[in-house]
Amino acid sequence: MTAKLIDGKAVSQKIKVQVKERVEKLAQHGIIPGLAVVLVGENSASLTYVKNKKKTCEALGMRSDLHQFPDTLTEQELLAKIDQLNQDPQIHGILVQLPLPKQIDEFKVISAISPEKDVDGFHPISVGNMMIGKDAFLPCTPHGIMELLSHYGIDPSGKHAVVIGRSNIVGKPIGQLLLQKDATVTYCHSKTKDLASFTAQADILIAAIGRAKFIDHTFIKPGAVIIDVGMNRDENGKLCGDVDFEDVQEKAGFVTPVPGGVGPMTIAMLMGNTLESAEKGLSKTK
Ligand SMILES: Nc1nc(=O)c2c([nH]1)NC[C@@H]1CN(c3ccc(C(=O)N[C@@H](CCC(=O)O)C(=O)O)cc3)C=[N+]21
Repeated sequence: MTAKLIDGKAVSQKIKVQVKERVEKLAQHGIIPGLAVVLVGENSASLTYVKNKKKTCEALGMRSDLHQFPDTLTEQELLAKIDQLNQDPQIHGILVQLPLPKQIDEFKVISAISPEKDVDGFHPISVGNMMIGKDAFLPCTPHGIMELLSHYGIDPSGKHAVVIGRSNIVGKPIGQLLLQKDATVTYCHSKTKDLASFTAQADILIAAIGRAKFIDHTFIKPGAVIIDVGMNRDENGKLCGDVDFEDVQEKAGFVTPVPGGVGPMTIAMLMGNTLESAEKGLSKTK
């Protein structure tokens, strides 16, 4: 048996077609969803992602403004910029690309974004509402993963989901979203003893570790659903995940590739959140 591919690229395309149709409907009311992306300092990776977001926005008929600053930007200057974007009626979503330079407190910056424009879903109010199952912008990568599971008819209910990694933007929220779909959730992390004894129980394994090809067939049980959130570079500098994609093929039931799995879904869900924010703005004016 070889693992079925979870094709994030194809699913993200489907989502983007739906977004585009809804953007066209909004345009009839004179509203163009606007996403402001703030980039402080620049490394090639963040520039790629930011350009990716801008290109996708414009392909869907949305507006994307890039605000780029040197890495010497002060926290006060960034907070002032966010305040200005919060007030701008043309801007429906604000994304401040992480990580930020060390002189800037990330929590302060994220908390300064108006929750109505928090299309990353990182704001404490978004996180709090997500935790208690209330309406909120969901963080894009976890939300994209849930969309992939649903698209492939993988119902988390009653399944044992094992999450490796406990970051605020992926590990912690994806566990909560799986719990809300009645999975039994185990969180593993760098201090977990005998990691394989947990991952080998996983019906659904979420790898968000940050170590290239760390998860091979010895860590998983036959038929497991493997979701690879990793974004690493292998020995040849090629983008690869936390999972050894080739090595798990014979044993896994489903597996996402890197690239072409969770990454494109992150972008698609960001577009959806920005559109939703603009639609909420319309319903408020009605
Ligand atoms: N406030 C904030 N929000 C973010 O959502 C955010 C961030 N900061 N900082 C950086 C990370 C990274 N990130 C990615 C999004 C898409 C791909 C993506 O599309 N990856 C493609 C490959 C792209 C390539 O070729 O490099 C794929 O996996 O198929 C990757 C990474 C969002 N991030």
